Amino acid sequence: MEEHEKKDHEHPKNEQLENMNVLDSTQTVIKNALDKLGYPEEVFELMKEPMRLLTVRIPIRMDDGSTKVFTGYRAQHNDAVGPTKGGVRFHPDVTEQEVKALSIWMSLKAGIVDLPYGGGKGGIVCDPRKMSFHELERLSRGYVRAISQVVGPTKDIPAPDVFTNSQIMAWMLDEYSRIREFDSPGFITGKPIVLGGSHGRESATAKGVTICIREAAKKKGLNMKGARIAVQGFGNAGSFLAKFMHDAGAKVVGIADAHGALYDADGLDIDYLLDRRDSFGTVTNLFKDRLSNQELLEVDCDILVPAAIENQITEKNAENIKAEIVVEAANGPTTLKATKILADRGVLLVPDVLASSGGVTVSYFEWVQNNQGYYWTEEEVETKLEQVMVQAFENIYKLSHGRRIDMRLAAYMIGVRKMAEASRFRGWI
Ligand SMILES: NC(=O)C1=CN([C@@H]2O[C@H](COP(=O)(O)OP(=O)(O)OC[C@H]3O[C@@H](n4cnc5c(N)ncnc54)[C@H](O)[C@@H]3O)[C@@H](O)[C@H]2O)C=CC1
Ligand SMILES: O=C(O)CCC(=O)C(=O)O
Repeated sequence: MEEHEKKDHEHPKNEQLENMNVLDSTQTVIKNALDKLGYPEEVFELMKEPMRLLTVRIPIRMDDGSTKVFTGYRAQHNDAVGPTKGGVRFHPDVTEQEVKALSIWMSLKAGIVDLPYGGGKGGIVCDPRKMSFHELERLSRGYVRAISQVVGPTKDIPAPDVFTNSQIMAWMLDEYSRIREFDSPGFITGKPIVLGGSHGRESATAKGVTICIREAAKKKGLNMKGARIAVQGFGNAGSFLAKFMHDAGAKVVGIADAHGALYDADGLDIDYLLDRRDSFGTVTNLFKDRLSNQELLEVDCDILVPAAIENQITEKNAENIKAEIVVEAANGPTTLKATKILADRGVLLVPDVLASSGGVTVSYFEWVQNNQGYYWTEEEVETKLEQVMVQAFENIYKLSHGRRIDMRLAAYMIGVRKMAEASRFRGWI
């Protein structure tokens, strides 16, 4: 009895903790979206998990002569529409649940920007910041050898994500082409231009986010000139975004990386910070006067852009967010409870599956160029990206207003529809 009472006393405390499992959260919204669209339960059964998940163990010879075995994943959510597509993440916190959720988000993005793909995603549990250039090359090649049976230009097409870049894509392409014994540029996107990469891919995610910020600001009647913006994450997505905002006349008052945050109400010197940042998007460690990552989210600003990792805006800090517009450049930065708190407070939240879809859109352009063997100018890429993003934003905003639902649910409703229809035509459901 005493034992029981003790547990009961402890339990409510745990129950109060918000569920941070990104797979659970995305499944909840998918269920809601499918219910609103009137799809039967079996569609949810099909979509709630990836159709395929490969777990691999990759032995790598380290520079000191020892062998280390890394765990990697590749999840393929749904290939009813076409081959699966999505990035590969190198990060110590990669988990099976995270990779699964990331692959589902890729399916939704493909639906939102209307690409002929399903979603896929990969990850390796590792810390590339602590590995040498040659160890990283061996790991990248080892990963491709381990997953080569399930990927390919018409099966599943990887790309960059957190702590991976065009050099890693180049090693992966080279390894795949060696295995297949022919050059296969369409196997992977986010490549260096000289290996068949597309103009505009490196900055595409940030370009797409910039377009979403501009459209959201119009809806809120906010002038971009002088608008105050804070960006959490100073890597591929966050640093290009800070630069674009700065060049557009906005005032970037705060930036953050994994080590902390910098804040200046008069605006930071973005060009200087870009010059000093390292290849992993780290710069704040060079400064003594730092805020924490969490403090950055609550600074006085008009627009907040989480552009780093998951579960940053939660029920604990959502009430304290000062921004009137939150645009999710990162995948999964806001929990479901926080989404509701922000919506109730009238904050316009542009969800990840819309805001960050510029990256995969230009990856698609890269793949099309590889398949045609005919390459486009940067202007062509940008014009096409602009059209796609504006249309996607408008579709979701209209649905959200028309149905009086938040932008995340509206985005999921649009994101799941094509995949559900394609699965139905194929006779899967
Ligand atoms: N690179 C791309 O094309 C796309 C990226 N995304 C998403 O954008 C987000 C950022 O990705 P990238 O900029 O590509 O990665 P990146 O590797 O270029 O930069 C990551 C940034 O996040 C920071 N960071 C890492 N761990 C952190 C932690 N525990 N707390 C706070 N900050 C941390 C790093 O210091 C760095 O500034 C991710 O959620 C990614 O999935 C979404 C769509 C496409
Ligand atoms: O460019 C791509 O294919 C995938 C980008 C990605 O991983 C993402 O949008 O999260």
